[in-house]
Amino acid sequence: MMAKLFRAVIMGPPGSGKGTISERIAQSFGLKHLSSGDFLRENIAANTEAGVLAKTYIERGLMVPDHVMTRLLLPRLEEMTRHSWLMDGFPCTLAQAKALNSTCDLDLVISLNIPYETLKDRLSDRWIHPASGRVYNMGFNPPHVQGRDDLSGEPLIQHDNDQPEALVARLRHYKDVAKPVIDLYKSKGILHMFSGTETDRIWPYINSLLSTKIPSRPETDTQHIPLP
Ligand SMILES: Nc1nc2c(ncn2[C@@H]2O[C@H](COP(=O)(O)OP(=O)(O)OP(=O)(O)O)[C@@H](O)[C@H]2O)c(=O)[nH]1
Ligand SMILES: Nc1ccn([C@@H]2O[C@H](COP(=O)(O)O)[C@@H](O)[C@H]2O)c(=O)n1
Repeated sequence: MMAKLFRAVIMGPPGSGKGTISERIAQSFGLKHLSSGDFLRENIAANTEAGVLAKTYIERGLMVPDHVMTRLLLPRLEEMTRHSWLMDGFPCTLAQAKALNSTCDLDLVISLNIPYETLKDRLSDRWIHPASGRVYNMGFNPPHVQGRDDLSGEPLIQHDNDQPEALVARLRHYKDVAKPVIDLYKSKGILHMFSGTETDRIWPYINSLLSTKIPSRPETDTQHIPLP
């Protein structure tokens, strides 16, 4: 018999560890990690209509408008009828949350609450492999060879909008738009907030919460299934 499918969202400001924790959840519980940032980058690389539009915002360090995000992501989620998933970075506005709500019922929302100083330190030290989206931090998870991706050996880059000047505006914007989303999920009784400065200390709490919600790893979700 097929296990019940599980749908979750992870929210948090830039640098709060959504991607890092999502990877751990995906590995431990067999949920498929869906990253809105990766979807955007794939669409930009493929020069889709939405990708071309999204690029003009991302290049300026701005949030992509709701109608572009929903047009891009909802059809992908609708296709995921057979898989349990964890969505990272979407929804991040109330309009996106309402649109998601009309597509599926979420089981759980994780919200990460990390102090500003910690975010600033992490992001100024974040290095990315643009082709794969693999993320490093020079202190927390450094690459084997400095400045090079572990798997491909290709050069790592830093994003301008990870630097402190751009970060202040990004965090202020996140606070404003995320509050009504957090309130919505709180009112539905599915919000779980985790605060702290270290992913390794937050992770055991998330792990034990999910262990109570996803008792066994669904057989069909243990393999890596590429998106259509
Ligand atoms: N020092 C330190 N770095 C961490 C910790 N957890 C994650 N990181 C690093 O912090 C950076 C941000 O983590 P991500 O997982 O990319 O955060 P995110 O919330 O997905 O960020 P966005 O993609 O900008 O929304 C990365 O360089 C991680 O390697 C931690 O506990 N300590
Ligand atoms: N709901 C979202 C999610 C992301 N963006 C834009 O994409 C950029 C990269 O996202 P990461 O999660 O990989 O950091 C981000 O800086 C935003 O410009 C968005 O607009 N809306």
